[in-house]
Amino acid sequence: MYDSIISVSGLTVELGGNPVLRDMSLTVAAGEIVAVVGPNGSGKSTLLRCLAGLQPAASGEVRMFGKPPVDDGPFWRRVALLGDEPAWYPGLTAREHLELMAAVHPTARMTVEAALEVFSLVERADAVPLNLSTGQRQRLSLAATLLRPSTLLLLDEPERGLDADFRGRLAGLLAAYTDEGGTVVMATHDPGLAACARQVSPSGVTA
Ligand SMILES: Nc1ncnc2c1ncn2[C@@H]1O[C@H](COP(=O)(O)OP(=O)(O)OP(=O)(O)O)[C@@H](O)[C@H]1O
Repeated sequence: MYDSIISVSGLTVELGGNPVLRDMSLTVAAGEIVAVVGPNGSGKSTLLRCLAGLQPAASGEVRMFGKPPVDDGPFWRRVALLGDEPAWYPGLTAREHLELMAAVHPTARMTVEAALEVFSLVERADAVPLNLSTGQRQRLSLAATLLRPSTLLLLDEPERGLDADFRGRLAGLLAAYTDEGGTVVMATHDPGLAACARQVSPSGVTA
């Protein structure tokens, strides 16, 4: 068993020969919402990539669910990642993207129609992602991420492109996710989202 969902100690990451994270420590308990905040280039996305097992460390330790993150089925069944470059299937509509997600995950957290409703995509459900606005595409990414079952959400700037109204609703959706027992770690520049979370900086200092 493990005490914390996430346990990071002494994490140091170098990119292109430059230190990006230095001796960072972080623990996250089940049910928490943690906001990683800091200026552009401070290492927020790098930290999320380390947690997802996508970025190797120069030194230090990352433990997810009690062991180092590994790129395998059991890990990704627990972890839902919203990165900064979502991929779309050419020719599939917004609804079809969600249907695909629901087909792969029979125990989806909500139906496709409910997701379209919650993420205000009903009127654009039959559009392909490239014909959606930036904010609508982000809502589709979030819908796909939150539709599938998971226990940990790793979100990189989930507020990207969203209007003020939907940013407020997103805070409620994340709170509902943790009410179900989930845990959230997000990199964000949105003060409202950060205010609903425990704030840490990539240097590991509580903001
Ligand atoms: N592949 C790379 N090679 C070298 N340096 C990189 C590479 N990727 C990122 N960096 C640098 O690492 C630093 C941290 O980047 P990162 O994307 O983690 O920052 P961030 O806090 O998420 O920034 P933002 O708020 O702009 O999204 C930046 O200075 C960036 O330029």
